[in-house]
Amino acid sequence: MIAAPQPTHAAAVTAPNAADRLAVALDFPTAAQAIAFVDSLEGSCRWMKVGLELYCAAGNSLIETLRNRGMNVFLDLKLHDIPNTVAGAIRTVTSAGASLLTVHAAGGEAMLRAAAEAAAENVNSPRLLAVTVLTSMDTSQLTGIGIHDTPATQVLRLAHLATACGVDGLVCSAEEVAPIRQTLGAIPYLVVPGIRPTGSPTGDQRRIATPAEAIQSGASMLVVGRPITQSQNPAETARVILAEIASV
Ligand SMILES: O=c1ccn([C@@H]2O[C@H](COP(=O)(O)O)[C@@H](O)[C@H]2O)c(=O)[nH]1
Repeated sequence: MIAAPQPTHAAAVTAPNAADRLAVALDFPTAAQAIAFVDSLEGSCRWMKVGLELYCAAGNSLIETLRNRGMNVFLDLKLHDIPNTVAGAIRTVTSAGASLLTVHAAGGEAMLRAAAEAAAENVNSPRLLAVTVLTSMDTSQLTGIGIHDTPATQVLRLAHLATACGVDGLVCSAEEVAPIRQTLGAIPYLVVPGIRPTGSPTGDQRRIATPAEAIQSGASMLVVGRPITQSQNPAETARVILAEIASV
């Protein structure tokens, strides 16, 4: 079988097309379920996010399979460990073919610098995104882990730290996009999960926005999981979300 042409990193990450601003979260327990779901999207989406659940089950071979189907892969491992271990993990996953990879900004300056340096060693490394405050967390949950600030304050603190350490972008909620843009400008690539089209169940997410609200706020890319994966008609739901993104 001839593999589909693969987009370059730069083209994949900067293109303004609606399909390049939506990553579908493939939160499935097996590769077979994930691939069947991708096929059910009927080519409507170009970015697939592989998280811990699926990566633990399927590993790098799934990334290759998705790439062979013409998909860009966002590997959302949220690495958070000592600097040496995170740098090693980044070197190991570089060959997998993902275009985006996440680390936790809360890992701190030394970890973030080690991660950015490891990613810079190879032109084929994924672009590095730092997760600020999980969109499932609100002020009371931050208090519970000893952070006596609002999510917005903590996100901005971590956004400044992570960009100073050389990451390519950040993961935050739609609520923090405008404040980040005001202080850090247009350059950081801002990826926003916690997206809920009007009427979708919130589930465990706490800092949510509709696709249009998130794009209007200045998000570069949205992550949508359950509103699409649990839809009766995933391809149609994805097309409606893409139309909402394109309408802004
Ligand atoms: O702060 C974060 C960082 C990552 N995520 C991931 O995005 C998707 C969201 O899925 P939904 O089903 O649309 O809630 C999921 O894979 C998370 O691991 C996040 O939600 N928040």
